[in-house]
Amino acid sequence: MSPKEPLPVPEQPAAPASANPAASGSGAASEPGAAASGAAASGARGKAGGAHRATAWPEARAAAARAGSTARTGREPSYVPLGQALGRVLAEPLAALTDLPPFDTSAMDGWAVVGPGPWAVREEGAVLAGHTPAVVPAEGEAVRIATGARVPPGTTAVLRSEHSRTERTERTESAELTDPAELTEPTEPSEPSEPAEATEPTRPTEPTEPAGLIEPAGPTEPSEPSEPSEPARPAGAAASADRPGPAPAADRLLLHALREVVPGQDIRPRGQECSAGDELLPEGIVVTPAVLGLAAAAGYDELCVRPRARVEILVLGDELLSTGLPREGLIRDALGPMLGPWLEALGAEVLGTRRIGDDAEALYAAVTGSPADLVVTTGGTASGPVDHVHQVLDKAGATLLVDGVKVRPGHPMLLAALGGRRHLVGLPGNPLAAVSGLLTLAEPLLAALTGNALSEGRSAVEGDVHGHPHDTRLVPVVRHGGRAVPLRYNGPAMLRGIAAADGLAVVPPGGARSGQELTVLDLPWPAAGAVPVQGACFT
Ligand SMILES: Nc1nc2c(c(=O)[nH]1)N[C@H]1C(S)=C(S)[C@@H](COP(=O)(O)OP(=O)(O)OC[C@H]3O[C@@H](n4cnc5c(N)ncnc54)[C@H](O)[C@@H]3O)O[C@H]1N2
Ligand code: MOO
Repeated sequence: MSPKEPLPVPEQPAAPASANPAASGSGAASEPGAAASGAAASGARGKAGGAHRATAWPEARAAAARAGSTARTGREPSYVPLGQALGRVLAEPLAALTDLPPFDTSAMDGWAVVGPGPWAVREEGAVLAGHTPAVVPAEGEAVRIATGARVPPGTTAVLRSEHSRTERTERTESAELTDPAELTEPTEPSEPSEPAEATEPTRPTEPTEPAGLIEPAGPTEPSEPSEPSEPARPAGAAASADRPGPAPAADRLLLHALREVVPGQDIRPRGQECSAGDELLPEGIVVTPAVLGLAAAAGYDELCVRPRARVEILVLGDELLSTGLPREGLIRDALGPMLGPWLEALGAEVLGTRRIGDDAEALYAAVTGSPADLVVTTGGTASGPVDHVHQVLDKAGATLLVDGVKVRPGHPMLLAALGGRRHLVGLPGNPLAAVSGLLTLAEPLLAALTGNALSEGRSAVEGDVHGHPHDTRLVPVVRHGGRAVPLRYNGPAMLRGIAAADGLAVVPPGGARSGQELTVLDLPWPAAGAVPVQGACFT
């Protein structure tokens, strides 16, 4: 570091008007949720993380959540196009704007049939997805239909192409032609479809006549299993496997079923998934890619979402490099590249990440001039010669809500109200300590501000975990075999453990025994998939 002249620090504890949450008329936000520690006055601070005022870890999180709830008041939802809604939180329930499906739909490529077979094929057209049915078959007739097409009125079932056989007929009596066993070769095994239809192995049917206007029925590939949830619809007259039907007209195509045909089969009836007005999802759900798809299917162009928290990141420290290898006492900035994406993964809108150095004046200007709901600083929280965060907050008239937390790593972390519903979280400079501060203070604040739920679970821990005698420990873990396995390289200055982790285990003061259930704070992304290496490393 190259120390710069710090701002003048008051000799005496700062006047209550600027530093004490109990003060009135200070211009600083008055927070009902001041930390249980008594929200130490910034001007009266002693050593960083001094035990006399550090807040217990659970209470620090609760204080951060209260700060977020307070700041949430008056924030109005807005409508955004679907393409901008990913990661946002629904501000109102997602109610279907249409029936789904919006019309009776064919679930398979095949034939729309009316009544029992065999059926005379209407060869003048096919019913295609996206088109109004041009051919409406009558009783005893069939027409080709594509998956997703609107079924013609009166259709009693859809017969899959692989479950059908066609033949070109002469003028003759239908009874002579209606036994498929006499006319059809045993077919290749196909994939099982509906349970009742899976017993007979079949293979694609050869046409009995040279190709006519219509493609011969029958698949070139095994069929997929049918959707077991497609209910048969008791509509119209029951269709069945081949039975004597109407006498086919001369030189017409006759369609036979190779399986029993159940009324309503492979028709997705209108409203099967939902009716217009049904609540598909409640308010407060995070918009995922699947939610976007559902919203589009249900007729939405825009979604009503809660406002995102706007965050600005200020990275302190003259010793930091943005590129290249560490040299001459300088190290790479590990927090600038990490925190923006991390906060975005938590749903925040990151206005920017700025390098401030160890310049108290620049820090004061950045903090007081920031338009963000939450300013996140890194470094400078302790009592070193260039650790300016406390004095800048004091000068800015901020109210310290949490000033040090009984947690390792990260105990110098802090939370301050800047006024005007704005807050600042000061993360310690050691990189894993900064992660600890992010999950302890920033995440609960942001969750409460935007109405998101915190993501955490419980897992039995694999092996004994060393604890701090008085403070909570946060230990990177990976879930493996149903257990939380602590990772090595979990020292305050290390990111090697957390980079392979999928959570941080909350180890109570005194430590944890193997098999003990611990709270695990989830990281906002899937596990990195690294092989866990058990063991500890304290540095
Ligand atoms: N007298 C005391 N000294 C310290 C205490 C204490 O209780 N009494 N606590 C220690 C602990 S624990 C921590 S954590 C740090 C917190 O210090 P600061 O928040 O003031 O952070 P800095 O001094 O600026 O930096 C600490 C450390 O982290 C490195 N750093 C900073 N920023 C970055 C970054 N963006 N990327 C990578 N590394 C970074 C910095 O170079 C230092 O090595 O205070 C202890 N001291
Ligand atoms: O609290 Mo410090 O976080 O041990 O590095």
